[in-house]
Amino acid sequence: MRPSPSAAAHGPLTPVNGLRVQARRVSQQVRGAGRVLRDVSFDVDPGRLTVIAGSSGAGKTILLQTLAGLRAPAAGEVLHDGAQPGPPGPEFGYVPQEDIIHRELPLRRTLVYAAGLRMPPSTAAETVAARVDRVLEILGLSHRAATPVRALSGGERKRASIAVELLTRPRVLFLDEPTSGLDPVTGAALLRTLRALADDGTTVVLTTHVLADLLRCDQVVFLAPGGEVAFAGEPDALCGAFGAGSVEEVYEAVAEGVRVPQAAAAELRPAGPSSTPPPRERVGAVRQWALLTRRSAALLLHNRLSVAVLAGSPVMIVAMFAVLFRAGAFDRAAPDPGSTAMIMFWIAFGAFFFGLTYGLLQICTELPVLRREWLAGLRIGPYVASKLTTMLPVLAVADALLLVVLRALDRLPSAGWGTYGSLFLSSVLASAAALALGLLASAAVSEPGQATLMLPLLCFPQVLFSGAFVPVPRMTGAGQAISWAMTNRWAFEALGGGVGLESLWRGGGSPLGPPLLDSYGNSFGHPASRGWLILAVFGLVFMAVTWVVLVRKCREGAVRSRDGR
Ligand SMILES: Nc1ncnc2c1ncn2[C@@H]1O[C@H](COP(=O)(O)OP(=O)(O)OP(=O)(O)O)[C@@H](O)[C@H]1O
Repeated sequence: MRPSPSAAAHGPLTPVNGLRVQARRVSQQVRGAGRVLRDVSFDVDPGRLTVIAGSSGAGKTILLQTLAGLRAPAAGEVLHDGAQPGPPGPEFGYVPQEDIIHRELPLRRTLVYAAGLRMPPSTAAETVAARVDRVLEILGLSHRAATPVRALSGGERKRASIAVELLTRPRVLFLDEPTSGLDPVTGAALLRTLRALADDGTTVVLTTHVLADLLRCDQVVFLAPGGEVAFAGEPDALCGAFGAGSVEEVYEAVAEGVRVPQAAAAELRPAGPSSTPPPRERVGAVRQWALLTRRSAALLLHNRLSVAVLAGSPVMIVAMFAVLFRAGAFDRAAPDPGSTAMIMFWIAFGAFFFGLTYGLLQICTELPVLRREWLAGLRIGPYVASKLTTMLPVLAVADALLLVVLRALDRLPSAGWGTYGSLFLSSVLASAAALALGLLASAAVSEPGQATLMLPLLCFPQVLFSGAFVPVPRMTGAGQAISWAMTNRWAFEALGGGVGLESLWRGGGSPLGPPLLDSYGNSFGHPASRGWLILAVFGLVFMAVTWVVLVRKCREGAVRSRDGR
């Protein structure tokens, strides 16, 4: 028989001191929908299981987010332990409706990474492993530990999402429709698990459409259409309060406008501070960065599509070079100046393209996971840095292979380590700047489909304004100004300078060299180090803006403020 979630069967988790949540005359506005909550007041005592029910669109999710402190109320106030909601962290769990767990890795491994990001840094590896196994057992997922998350059923994935939050034993857990889509037996078992958590101290608040959930909690808050509270009290009193014979009839009565008068906000328990345990130890930035880098690398290797793109694009570009250009273009006695410029351009563009494509899908595909981990204490700085440290070595290998193969095919000149070191550094910095640009675009878009559309938008200007097809001195003033912002221009010039195009065109045995030099002007007359510096600055600026965009996205709508993230 398939195991189902059960806490009672396995004994309690470590007891915690639950959070007291209070809503005082809370109203809420949503842009495009107007007022969605009206004058909502009720208390959620520590260690109690509260269910928010009501018809579809009544405002349950908005109320849950407002109670969690993720949305500032338009009027009234929400209090956590008698004070304004503080910074989120491992004591705080929020499980939204959508899937917010990476799908590529096996479930157990996914949870081990999640635990590393949430549990105190001093936690021993065996303790982490034991906690993960315990949570898997509690949620009836032990038999699925080795299964990739993408292969779990919808209900199992929902439980896996909840499992992530149980790793740290939060003081409060907010869940948006955790039982929707589950069969009645699994749903009831999940509710028993939440009940056991509440019995051990955690304050649990969830929204639901499942009638049976209403009867299994300590408190029901029933929202009427328009977002006012139609009833708040014990489940046993629900039907009687409406003179109804069943919960279905309560829904009908509420839709017809029946309301059970509530205690006035002032009559509710005064909002005094309660005993708040000291904040738990947080995982440091360096440890977060190391963990995230390991996880990013593992996710990359488990995703067949990304492995195919990583390995396939350099191979494809080398093959195109071999077919497009003749060998010996750099032969000093009889060079082909036009081809040498184009070879330099396409190396620059290849490095740019690798970096951009690797970066574009990195963040937008996991934004919900990032938002949730930010709530659990993840810093954005280590997250962005981990993307760079995971991808840059791969890009460096691709760039090096490109140069080695082109040299072996005689598409590049016979030259010393100095020249090839310069070409390699120019390529890697071009890739790094493009990777940072890809990460920025990936952070800025709202879904992966938009990131794909960004690819041509970002590539076209980099080709047109690179100075390779229309040399910079031949461009209009506006064109020259735009070319300044193109990393590809600086990579092209650094590569051309590094390989010595100017001297080849001036002193080589081709009559086409000097006129070409006139067209390109001083493009290749600067040391390659100038291009490296500009590319590095571009990379740092793109990374910094990515950080700003992600911090804003994570804070979006949240009343909490976390400086330094
Ligand atoms: N981002 C948004 N933009 C515009 N309107 C919104 C947004 N989010 C929610 N709303 C509106 O606010 C109201 C309350 O939405 P909410 O999601 O809280 O309802 P709900 O009771 O949770 O519904 P359901 O049970 O269907 O999930 C609805 O009218 C909804 O259309």
